[in-house]
Amino acid sequence: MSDRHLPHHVVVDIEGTTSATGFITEQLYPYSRKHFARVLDTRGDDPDVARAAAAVRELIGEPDAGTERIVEALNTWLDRDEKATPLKTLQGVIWAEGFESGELTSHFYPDVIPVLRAWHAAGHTLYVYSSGSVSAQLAWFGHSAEGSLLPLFSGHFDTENAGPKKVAPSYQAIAAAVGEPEAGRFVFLSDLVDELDAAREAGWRTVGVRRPGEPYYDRGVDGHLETDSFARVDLSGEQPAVR
Ligand SMILES: CSCCC(=O)C(=O)COP(=O)(O)O
Ligand SMILES: [Mg+2]
Repeated sequence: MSDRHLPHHVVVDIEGTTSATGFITEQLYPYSRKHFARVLDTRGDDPDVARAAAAVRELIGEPDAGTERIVEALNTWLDRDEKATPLKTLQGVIWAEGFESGELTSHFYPDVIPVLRAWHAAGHTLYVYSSGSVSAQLAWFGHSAEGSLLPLFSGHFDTENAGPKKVAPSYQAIAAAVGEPEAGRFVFLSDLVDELDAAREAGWRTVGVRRPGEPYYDRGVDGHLETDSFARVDLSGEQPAVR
């Protein structure tokens, strides 16, 4: 990295960006579906579970909804891959159990881990911003095939602590939480153009990650830098570049 430039704050999305959507929908989603009812019935004292159950009842407008009705709502969102915050909160609780027990492992595209390590070693600070809850992120990055990647990261953001991913104020909230007044020092990598647009509106630099086979591949990332691999992203200058 050139001495003339301050390091970047690199913020990565997960699904479609660091990791294959297919892996998440085929391995993790069925696992959560299998465990919703048990976790709601047996871990109701866990603040995450209690908060998620209350949020589902509020979202469906049924203050007295029991487990069966809550699970029905969760499964409907899951079927549509709707990133409802209480769904993501409960999935985080359930996946944390699965990663802890060894039933689940995470997936990263082959270019991702070496590049994250290199960026960290070069002095850039790394963050995650995903619809996946912070507890899901900790479990995911904590259990890669190459061991825990958590020491690489300086913070984790989701739709609860930052807000929805398609609006600029969420990116401003992350910048405030990081304590960085210069928006141009943030580089956001995502597969979804709406998220990239929102980050750019907040003054961030953006890199669209288009990996063949991913659901948003055909939508493209018009107006943003574009790459099919983290290995092509050069952070050595004041602005990111794709080589
Ligand atoms: C292991 S994190 C869970 C991934 C997930 O459930 C999700 O919705 C990710 O969406 P993203 O915002 O990372 O595209
Ligand atoms: Mg994504």
